[in-house]
Parts: sequence; C-alpha cells; structure tokens
Amino acid sequence: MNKQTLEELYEMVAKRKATPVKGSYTDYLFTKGIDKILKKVGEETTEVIVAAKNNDPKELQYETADMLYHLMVLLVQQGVSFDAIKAELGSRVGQMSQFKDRAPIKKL
Ligand SMILES: N=c1c2ncn([C@@H]3O[C@H](COP(=O)(O)OP(=O)(O)OP(=O)(O)O)[C@@H](O)[C@H]3O)c2ncn1[C@@H]1O[C@H](COP(=O)(O)O)[C@@H](O)[C@H]1O
Repeated sequence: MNKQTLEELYEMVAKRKATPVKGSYTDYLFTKGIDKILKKVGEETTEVIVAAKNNDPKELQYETADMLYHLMVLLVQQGVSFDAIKAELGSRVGQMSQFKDRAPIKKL
C-alpha cells in the first residue's frame, strides 16, 4: 500500500505551484485563486464534520484526506512553509499537560 506523509503532499503541491501542470486539479485551484481555495477548504472541512456526525469512519477517512490536501494547497498559496507549521507544533510540545492552569498558546 502506498502511504504519503503530509510533508510529501505539501512538497508535491509546492512543486505544482513552481512548475504548473496544465489540466491538473492542483493547477486548476491555483489558477482560480484564493477565494476558490478557501471555498474548497470550507467545503471539505464541513464534509469532515458531517462524516464524524454520521459516525462513518470510512467517510471520515476519505473526507479528512480531501481536507488535508486542500489545506496544503492553501498553505502553499499563502507562502506558509511546512517547516513553519512543524516549528509551531514543536513549540507546543509539552505545553498541554496542565489544561486547567495552562497559559494560552501565544499568537504570532
Ligand atoms: N491528494 C490529492 C487530492 N485529494 C483530493 N483531490 C481532488 O479534490 C477534488 C475534490 O472533489 P470535489 O468533488 O470536492 O471537487 P470537484 O468537483 O472535483 O472540483 P470543484 O469544481 O469543486 O473544484 C477532486 O477533484 C480530487 O481529485 C486531490 N487532488 C490531488 N491530490 C494529490 O495531488 C497530486 C497531483 O494532483 P494533480 O495536481 O491533480 O495532478 C495527486 O497525485 C495526489 O497525490
């Protein structure tokens, strides 16, 4: 079975942005621009919620993959690197152990 990490997916999308492949879905999204990408992120996120509410693990798996793909397109379109996301997540490691009294995560 083929498995792909989120980082590999991000890199693939970034490659499509740097070297557009005419007729590809990723190029279609970049060509349409930010409003289309945001609409897709919103739609796919809603579909994740619906799948969870339906208690349908297969549907949830499928819709989560769709949502993550569109999120990677958004990050690339906005110029946010995958490394920046990893750094943000890394900065939070260990911060959550005391939920009640913890300091809020700092915004940028
Ligand atoms: N992971 C994905 C991926 N997940 C979802 N999708 C596309 O996301 C779309 C979601 O389906 P929808 O019905 O919501 O959308 P639609 O009706 O096709 O399109 P809209 O008119 O709504 O924009 C489908 O067209 C899927 O093909 C993806 N398209 C591409 N990838 C990855 O990107 C790679 C390159 O893709 P291309 O850029 O298309 O060559 C692929 O090999 C995959 O690894």
